[in-house]
Amino acid sequence: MSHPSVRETALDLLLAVTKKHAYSQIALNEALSSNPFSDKDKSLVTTLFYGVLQRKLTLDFYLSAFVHSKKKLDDWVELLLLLSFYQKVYLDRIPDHAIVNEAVMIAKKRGHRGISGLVNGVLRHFLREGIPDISKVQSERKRLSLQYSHPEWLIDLWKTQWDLSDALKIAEANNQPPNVVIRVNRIKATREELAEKLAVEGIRTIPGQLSKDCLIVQNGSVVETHLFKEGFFTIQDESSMLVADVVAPDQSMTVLDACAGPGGKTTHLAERMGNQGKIIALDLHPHKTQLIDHAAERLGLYTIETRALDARTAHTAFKESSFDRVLLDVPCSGLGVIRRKPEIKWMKSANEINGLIPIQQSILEETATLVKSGGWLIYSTCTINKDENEAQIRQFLAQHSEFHLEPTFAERLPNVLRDTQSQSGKGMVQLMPFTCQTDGFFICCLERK
Ligand SMILES: C[S@@+](CC[C@H](N)C(=O)[O-])C[C@H]1O[C@@H](n2cnc3c(N)ncnc32)[C@H](O)[C@@H]1O
Repeated sequence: MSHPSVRETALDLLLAVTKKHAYSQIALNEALSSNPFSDKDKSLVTTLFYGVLQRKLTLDFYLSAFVHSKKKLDDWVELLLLLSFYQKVYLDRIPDHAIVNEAVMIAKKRGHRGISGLVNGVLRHFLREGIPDISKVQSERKRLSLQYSHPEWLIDLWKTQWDLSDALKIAEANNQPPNVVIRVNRIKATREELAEKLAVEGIRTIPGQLSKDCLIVQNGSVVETHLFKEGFFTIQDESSMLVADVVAPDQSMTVLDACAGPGGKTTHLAERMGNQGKIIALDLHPHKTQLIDHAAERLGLYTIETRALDARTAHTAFKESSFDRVLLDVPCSGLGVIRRKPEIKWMKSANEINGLIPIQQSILEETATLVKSGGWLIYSTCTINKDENEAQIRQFLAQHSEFHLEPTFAERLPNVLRDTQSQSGKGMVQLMPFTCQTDGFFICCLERK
């Protein structure tokens, strides 16, 4: 059986994500592990797939200058053309003839003769005429949206909550490839020891600047190493590693992680607690609690008890004041992880995001009584939206005089973030994707008096 080429794989992935609502990361991992690509080809599949997803709005604009009606094109033909435009506009190593030949070959394989003729014609026309000029678009709102390949409502949201300059910096950062980042399992090795072990496998890393558990991977496929299978590390962005620093659990504590699946932060807390104390990890979905169990097993952690439960009913399952720490890493719009999941730009709507706010609010309300007096409630999201973050906390505090922003919060943050947190208000921090090359992330710590 012949295997699909790099471009066919990228095209299938684009179809799966844009037309069948597959998740980009999961679809890509599956495609890369089920085909025998070299490291170089894996990297090209990733670049093409993420590149087109990220720049889709800009590429759509370019394409519409060369076809009368995109609606008449089959989905795969339209995506094949976007894939080809992407190579010309954003990659400099692919010669024009290779762009056309590869696309025509795929079109011949998948469609009738007329289709390959159309693909050939459109691409040659585009190569002759050059890239259409976005600067001629009259409306500034539309022009910026096309230029940065973000929907208009999303740029509006950030512009209203911060300013235009920050909105564009966020959008620009979202179009960059994300770092591959791992968290050392301190139970098995120090960060330095892990870096040395990876180096023996030919994988170079550099230490992260924000978390002492973080290594940034420079080359190679870390999940395929035996070190991953043996639980020496977890794939996790550096911003979310800071949650464990904020929670700062000690070995005698009982911790509730109320929105825990797939367990990135739960397992980090268990590692930090050195397999002592107790962690109860909840998730609404049973398949997500299973993922936590699998991760704990791989990492050699045995203090985590998982339960499929709606956090909004947790107050009926546990006694009041039972936990030293309650972590609420709530479901959110994910606007901080667009670099890793560019489909968020095209799939989410302002309405859908607003629908999450009452859920987050009720998770906060219904778990707050579980925190002991003197204990901490930590609220986090991977989003950049004040309505889900700062405003959510302000509203909670206005109704709960028994809580206040935890005063030593800043001491647990890396120096570079201390100023940022004073801007959002003491006790909370908003990481932006353009400051430290991390995902956008929000963390807040409240103390029960
Ligand atoms: C942002 S993710 C958590 C990520 C996790 N903390 C980690 O670090 O791997 C939010 C999780 O909340 C879960 N969830 C959504 N609504 C929930 C609810 N009402 N109660 C409990 N979990 C919920 C989702 O299934 C999802 O796994």
